[in-house]
Amino acid sequence: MSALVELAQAHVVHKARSGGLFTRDRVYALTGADLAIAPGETVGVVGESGCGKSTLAKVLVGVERPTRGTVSFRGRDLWAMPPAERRRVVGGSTGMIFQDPSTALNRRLTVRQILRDPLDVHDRGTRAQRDERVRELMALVGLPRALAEALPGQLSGGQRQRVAIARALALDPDLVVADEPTSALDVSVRAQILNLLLDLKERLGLALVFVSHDIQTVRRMSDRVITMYLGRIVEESPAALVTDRARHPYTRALFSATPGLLDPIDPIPLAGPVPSATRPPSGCPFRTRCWKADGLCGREMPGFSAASSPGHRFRCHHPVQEDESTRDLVRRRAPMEAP
Ligand SMILES: Nc1ncnc2c1ncn2[C@@H]1O[C@H](COP(=O)(O)OP(=O)(O)OP(=O)(O)O)[C@@H](O)[C@H]1O
Repeated sequence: MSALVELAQAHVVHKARSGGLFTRDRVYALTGADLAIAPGETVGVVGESGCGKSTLAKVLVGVERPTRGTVSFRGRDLWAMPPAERRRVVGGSTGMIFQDPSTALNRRLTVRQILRDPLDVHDRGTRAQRDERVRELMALVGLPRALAEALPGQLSGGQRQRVAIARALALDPDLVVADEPTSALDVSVRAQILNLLLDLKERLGLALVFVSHDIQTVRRMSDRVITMYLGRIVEESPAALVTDRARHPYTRALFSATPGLLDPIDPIPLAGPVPSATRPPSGCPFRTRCWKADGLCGREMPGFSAASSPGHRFRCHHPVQEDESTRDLVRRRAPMEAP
């Protein structure tokens, strides 16, 4: 099936925030990302804070322009399009849901105005059709009609996130990216919002990219899981295999440390903190914390290798064996030595 959105060697480099106005320091937020999202699939993105998950998400929906590399929508290079066309393509085919609906929604607009806005900007239908679409969107996300004239401040957190989801769906997108969509919500409403997203995805045939720190939820929601480390995609795995059959040592370590997935085991300990994204290590970025690293890892970033299952690939010179469970790995692993 042809890709809905495809990244080819996408890089995002920022000027470092911490280094002052004239700093030459650069943050390598995304490095050499190759990724294709197929229509209707759910792709989860995991990795520690600062590894580039949000940057990847923003590049996928055309909100952030890569410093280098291409983003193609249905085979067409997004950033080679004239700006008006790009806005039409991005606005009409993608939607984004952010972490905190209280800051993502304009506090001065009513729910009806918030949902009308994208329809007005993209000139969709007549006035009557737009009003009807607003009613339809509210019903789709389970918001009572009576809330149409409410301001975001008068809604609960869960209701606000429903408004944000409805807004993301207003133009009938093919792809929705949800960046930590439940982390600002009360635990009691998280499941409702996740179920709503899954239900909408099924009913509308959406492709969904789901970014979260909550690894259990990512695995449950996704068809495929992307692991990121220091700006790089280091593994892509079918969700069913990621917990205990991942090939990249980092994916194994991440999942071993997630309570409730592989209990009872001791998490695989990693040496030291994540290095700075301003000065990523040479070769494989994970090598400074990896118990398998050797000289080759310091010299060369490994390319992607295919695992035996379709859709499973990883970037590692010394991958974990496919038939080695994480429990066995923890038992047999040589004692960790600090690099
Ligand atoms: N506009 C910016 N200017 C400078 N640095 C930035 C900018 N945006 C992101 N970064 C840096 O780029 C790196 C990747 O950031 P990103 O937000 O994509 O990570 P993340 O994995 O989503 O993190 P988190 O899980 O904490 O949200 C981080 O080091 C971050 O500090």
